[in-house]
Amino acid sequence: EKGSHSIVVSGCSGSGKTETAKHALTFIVSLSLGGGGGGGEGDVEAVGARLLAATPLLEALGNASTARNWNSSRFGK
Ligand SMILES: Nc1ncnc2c1ncn2[C@@H]1O[C@H](COP(=O)(O)OP(=O)(O)OP(=O)(O)O)[C@@H](O)[C@H]1O
Repeated sequence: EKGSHSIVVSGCSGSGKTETAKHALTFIVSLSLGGGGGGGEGDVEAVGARLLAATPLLEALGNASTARNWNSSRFGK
């Protein structure tokens, strides 16, 4: 329906929020590829790939190893 939507991923440290967000992003990109709207499929795939590719850089700058999670996000997304 082309309305704005939000997905709230909630849980304690180490519960899998970041990994879930990556799965959700991959799923949304796959939906977009099948949706037939907007730009070409190559454009959607490229945006999805870029968003996922930015993750290691953001994690390098904003993550830390903690007792609950060796790769804990210490910043908001
Ligand atoms: N779907 C999954 N499959 C396999 N392993 C997973 C999955 N989700 C999480 N994990 C494991 O749990 C660890 C912690 O997950 P993640 O970093 O997503 O937690 P988080 O909730 O984002 O934590 P934090 O709040 O500390 O940032 C991952 O490094 C991985 O080892």
